[in-house]
Amino acid sequence: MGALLGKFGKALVGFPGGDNIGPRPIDQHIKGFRALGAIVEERDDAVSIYTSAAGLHGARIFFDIVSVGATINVLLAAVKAKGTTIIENAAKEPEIIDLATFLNNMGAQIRGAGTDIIRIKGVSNLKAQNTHTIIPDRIEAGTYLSFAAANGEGVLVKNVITEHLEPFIAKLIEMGVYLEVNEDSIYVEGGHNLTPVTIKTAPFPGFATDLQQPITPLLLKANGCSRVIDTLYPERIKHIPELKKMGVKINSQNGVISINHSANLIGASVEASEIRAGVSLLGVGLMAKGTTIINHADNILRGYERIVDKLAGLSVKIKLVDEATVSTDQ
Ligand SMILES: CC(=O)N[C@H]1[C@@H](OP(=O)(O)OP(=O)(O)OC[C@H]2O[C@@H](n3ccc(=O)[nH]c3=O)[C@H](O)[C@@H]2O)O[C@H](CO)[C@@H](O)[C@@H]1O
Ligand SMILES: C=C(OP(=O)(O)O)C(=O)O
Repeated sequence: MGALLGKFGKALVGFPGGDNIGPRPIDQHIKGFRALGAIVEERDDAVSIYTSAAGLHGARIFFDIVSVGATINVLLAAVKAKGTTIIENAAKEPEIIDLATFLNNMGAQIRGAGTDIIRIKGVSNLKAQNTHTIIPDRIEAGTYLSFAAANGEGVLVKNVITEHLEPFIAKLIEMGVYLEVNEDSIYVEGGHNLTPVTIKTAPFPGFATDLQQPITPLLLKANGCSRVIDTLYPERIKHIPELKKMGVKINSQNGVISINHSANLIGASVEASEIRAGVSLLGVGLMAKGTTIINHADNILRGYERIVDKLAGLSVKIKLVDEATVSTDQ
């Protein structure tokens, strides 16, 4: 919405879809657009947003909640607004710094990205001037580290900005996983005698909500009960009923997911209802006896480029049955 508003002055956008991980309010996005002078009308299933003839103007915006989406949306609109915008209580995720770098290379004037106060001096034009290489996907890297620590025999995950994974690496170390953290890669060995841990998700630099499901296969190996509290998306638990079909001892009660040591896992036919739930099923499928069939695997494939090839390269018996089904056979 922010990009369309900044570029065209108007947009009609269907209510945010994205993965079904519980309620995904956009009140902070709308508050930000309104502060910049946009008119926002909520319809039944869409948001209509437009500017008056005067266009967007700079504003001081304090977000009540730290939101990645709202920070990015307002940033995209404010780069072309008249005057200066100050975002307070901004999200600090590495992807926000990357976006600011990309926009600044096109002539935007953004300062403070990566801190909780971002200042944006509006410019009239943005022009592509340089090639921009986007940062490596820290969630993808964390997922492979979890799978490798749970089940691997020494795996090197390359192209990692290790600083972006600090809270995740800290948990692996707390569990007793052996890791070698290099400048831009991490070597991990399959873990034994692992300690259970408690994980609480939080905005960066906290433990990412997107990694609480992918770390589940590893938590099954710990000697005892681990706990996960997803403070950002407490209803992000669609993996639980599917994992139970595979023999995983996992439950959720009062916002706390309990994951017990689970051995004797068995392959099953399961549903990937969203990306990270789906990938956690895949991780457990690698540890389960027999065949696991993952339906709706397109939910996984949209965010894990060539995952089937990458795992097959590690001697995993895995195949894409059709564009929405993956099977693994151990
Ligand atoms: C801080 C954080 O970990 N953000 C994650 C979040 O970003 P995403 O942008 O989806 O979520 P936000 O960072 O915006 O949301 C953080 C929290 O704020 C709430 N909220 C958000 C916007 C709003 O207008 N009102 C409101 O109440 C959300 O319900 C949530 O509890 O999910 C993405 C997809 O899984 C991840 O890639 C992001 O890393
Ligand atoms: C929930 C996710 O993505 P989206 O915000 O696109 O739904 C995710 O990447 O884990």
